[in-house]
Amino acid sequence: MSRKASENVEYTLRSLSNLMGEKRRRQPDGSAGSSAAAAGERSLIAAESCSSINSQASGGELERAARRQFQQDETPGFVYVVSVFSALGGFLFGYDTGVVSGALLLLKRELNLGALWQELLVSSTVGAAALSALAGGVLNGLWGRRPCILLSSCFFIAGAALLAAAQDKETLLGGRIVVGLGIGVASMTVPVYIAEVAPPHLRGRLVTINTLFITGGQFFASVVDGAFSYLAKDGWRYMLGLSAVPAIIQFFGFLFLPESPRWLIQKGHTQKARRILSQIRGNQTIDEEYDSIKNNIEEEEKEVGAAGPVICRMLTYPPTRRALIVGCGLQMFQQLSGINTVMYYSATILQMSGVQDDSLAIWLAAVTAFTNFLFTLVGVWLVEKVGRRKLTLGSLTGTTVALIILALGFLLSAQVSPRVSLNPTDPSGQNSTCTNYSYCNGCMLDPDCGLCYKLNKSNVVESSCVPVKKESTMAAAWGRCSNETRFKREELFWAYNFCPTPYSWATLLGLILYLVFFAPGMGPMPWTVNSEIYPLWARSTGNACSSGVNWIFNVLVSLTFLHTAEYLTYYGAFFLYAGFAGMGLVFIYGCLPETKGKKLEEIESLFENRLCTCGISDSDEGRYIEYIRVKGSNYHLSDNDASDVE
Ligand SMILES: O[C@H]1[C@H](O)[C@@H](O)[C@H](O)[C@@H](O)[C@H]1O
Repeated sequence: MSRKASENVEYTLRSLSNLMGEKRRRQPDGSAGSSAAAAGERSLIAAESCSSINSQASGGELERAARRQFQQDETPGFVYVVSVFSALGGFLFGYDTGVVSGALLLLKRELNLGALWQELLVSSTVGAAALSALAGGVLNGLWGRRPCILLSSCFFIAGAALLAAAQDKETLLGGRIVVGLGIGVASMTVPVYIAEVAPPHLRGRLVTINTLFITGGQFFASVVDGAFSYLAKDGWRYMLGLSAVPAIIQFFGFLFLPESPRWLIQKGHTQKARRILSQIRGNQTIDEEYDSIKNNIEEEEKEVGAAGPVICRMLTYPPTRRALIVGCGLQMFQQLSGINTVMYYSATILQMSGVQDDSLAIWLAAVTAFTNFLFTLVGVWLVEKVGRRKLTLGSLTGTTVALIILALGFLLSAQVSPRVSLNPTDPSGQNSTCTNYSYCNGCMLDPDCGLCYKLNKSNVVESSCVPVKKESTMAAAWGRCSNETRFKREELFWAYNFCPTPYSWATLLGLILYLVFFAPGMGPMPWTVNSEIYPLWARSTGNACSSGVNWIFNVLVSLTFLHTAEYLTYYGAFFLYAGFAGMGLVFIYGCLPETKGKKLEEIESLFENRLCTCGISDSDEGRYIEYIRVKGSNYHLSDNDASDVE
């Protein structure tokens, strides 16, 4: 049966500067005869317009009306349902990475965990995420996006159950590894899936929602940590087990949600893909989109061939090699700008700003997480307005300045670091390095020591640098500050990892500015851009590699923070992150093209030029060409589509 699509006159307006690019690209090699391009050309009236023409009254009115009509048609609710259910993977990623700091406070007391076990419980998850993100590329290619999302929810459920029921630290470690496997697969699959089901004009916003869910998960985790921190016995079971709830919702939701139509077309399940595409697009005609995806896949296969491992093909084909460098570079600079030292050590940074009380510090850390969440929301709003490139550049510029302010805050604090005035001797007669320090700054940077002091108005008096307790950093190993209740009664203070300082406002200002600038751009854009810059055949592998890079640098930066601070001091560490952020700025200015509004199939052409020439073409951004499609009936089932008629 030959089916002809509706003959109705339809108007669809699209920004097609990119399509022009595609046409221009295909002409020289004579392959312009691809049916989509040809059909597109037949049925399109091109109207080249610059902003000056746009402003003409009547044209402007017509255009606005058509655009309104188009946008209404274009956004069926189903796409939002699909995106939100997938973004639960992002929520779990944020929740499970965020919740552990609060759980550890309780766990280390109840299970008597030393520093090594605490580090293992934190970094095993991130390490497992790095491995499973890399493996996720193969699974995504073989099984598709939907089974991978289902698999990740299974990992989350199993991990949460193991953690909540754990009787010993080994089971806890097992649970954290299982959860990490889920995080890795989810972190690389969800952005790809959302990008593949979203219409181009909403893609950036919908993928960014995933990062909004990540930061939402981190915020929710910090609230849960705060709430259960009062439940000294078994509070951690609730903290770690609660993540099973969104995971179960996601699992059952995804049993009813569809596979990515792009993946289905690639695997030859064209009928099913067509059905799902029209379900996702609601009342839209899907012929053009379907043809364009299908032709693109065929062309890609012709150009790149299908032999050999995908990663080798990606590296030998210049456009995908460049895209991979940009994608991995973005993820690397995201982590090198120090987001997770700010997230994981916010309580310490806040304590440095003068917050003495522990539970206040936990709640203030929740405020930090909320700021991250709130400003990611700003990113969701801005991404389709200003575009990926400007948003990332603006965000990283602000982040660099904020890091410099943070570093200056620490530097000023170090300059006025209080003197150590008392030198008590260890009752057990053991030698400790702590008593060698003459200023609080040195004492604070030594992970084995803390400062015990009194305050006279705001001046530090009667201070001594003494070893910290092995089991808990809340008190000294011996001396005046060794018993928490006693030293609080005697109006003594114990400072571990920080020094009392009058410049706390500078660190606090730096911290807030950091999140305000980082969250809308550098937080979500690496994920969003990666989900769209690779052609379909390379998308899973490209995202697996870039997510793997993100997780590897996450471990590197967060695990080395305390050591970096020990060798370079706190201000040195933050100047170092500012330096990395500055390098990232140069990289992004030169190498990140604008992908806003383009169809996934058109983005490959952005990487055809030499790498890192984007800065030069910035001035072209204001110009665009629009085609108005007047008649759209170009589909015949004869397009070899009967491959999977069911
Ligand atoms: O995009 C996210 C987000 O910014 C999170 O707050 C951070 O913890 C993650 O590492 C990052 O990948």
